[in-house]
Amino acid sequence: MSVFTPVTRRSLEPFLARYHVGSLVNFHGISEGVENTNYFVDTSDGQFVLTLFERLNYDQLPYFLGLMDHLHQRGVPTPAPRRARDGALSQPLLGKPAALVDRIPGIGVADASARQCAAVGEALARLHTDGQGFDGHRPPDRSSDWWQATAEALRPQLETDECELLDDELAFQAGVDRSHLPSGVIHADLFRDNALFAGEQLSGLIDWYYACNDRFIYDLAVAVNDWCVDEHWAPRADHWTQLLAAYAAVRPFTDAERVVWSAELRASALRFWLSRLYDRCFPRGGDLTLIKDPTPQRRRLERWRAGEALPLP
Ligand SMILES: Nc1ncnc2c1ncn2[C@@H]1O[C@H](COP(=O)(O)OP(=O)(O)OP(=O)(O)O)[C@@H](O)[C@H]1O
Ligand SMILES: N[C@@H](CCO)C(=O)O
Repeated sequence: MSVFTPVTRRSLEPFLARYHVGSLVNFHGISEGVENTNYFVDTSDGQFVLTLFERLNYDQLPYFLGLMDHLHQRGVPTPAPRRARDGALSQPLLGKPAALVDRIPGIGVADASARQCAAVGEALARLHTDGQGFDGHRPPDRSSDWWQATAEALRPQLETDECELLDDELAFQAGVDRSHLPSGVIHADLFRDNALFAGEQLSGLIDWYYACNDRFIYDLAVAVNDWCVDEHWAPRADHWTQLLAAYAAVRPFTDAERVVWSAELRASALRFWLSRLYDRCFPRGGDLTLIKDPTPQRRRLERWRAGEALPLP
């Protein structure tokens, strides 16, 4: 469970009074998540999720919360962020920036069905197309510069075989031409725990705090890397095909995207392998914090390096 900043009733009540959400009934910390402190909050007017941003500052929030607002208004399944009485989408709480969004129904799916994959593919493509009208801009914070800096910090802590794999992959990635790829707003972290389903119905995409302007095909690779592999991290053909087909029905792929597809899958596995290694080697404090295992991302990377990825349709 990740509660880095414990919230008390005494601190929460004056915070909620700044919104039109009624009075506090109940609240409790949320067990999933590794980035921020999250609480479910029930009030006399509804059910909400409170997020205290542990690493983001006030200047960064308008992009994420404004984007959620933009997408929600266009029917892309996303929770609506609430505005405080002063019109702002965030307010301070316990010295951290915090936001209140509507709690959406449903649960994350550990074992997604092929139909659920199709729903995710369609929603991702709609994010990419409907996000075009959003006027915010944010560079990626997990780009190749971050890969290099993180690799440097990690090297003294890694085994020899890990260092060799890392260095070889970084060298490969440095040679990939990404200059002609369609780009715009992306989610950048669309794992299974960041989509909630009520049955086969996708109720919403959550956790927008890595969203940025970057390559659409990379965003798709992040999703496929998580949604469309089996327990040995090999491609699941039905999931893979359905997610990509549903995506392409909304936004067809370009030739340049087909060329880089396998490299983008590798980039995605590399990014999450690195961040999980980093969290393992340099854990953050917190009441109860969850550290995700880096090994499954390494295994995916090895599979994509071995040419086991399925092509784009
Ligand atoms: N709007 C929402 N409606 C319902 N449940 C939500 C909502 N937002 C978050 N949750 C719940 O809170 C959990 C943690 O949220 P989230 O994934 O955003 O955590 P995080 O620590 O901010 O991010 P990360 O997944 O990157 O670690 C989710 O798995 C989900 O169960
Ligand atoms: N989705 C990420 C955690 C948050 O970025 C992972 O599974 O490593």
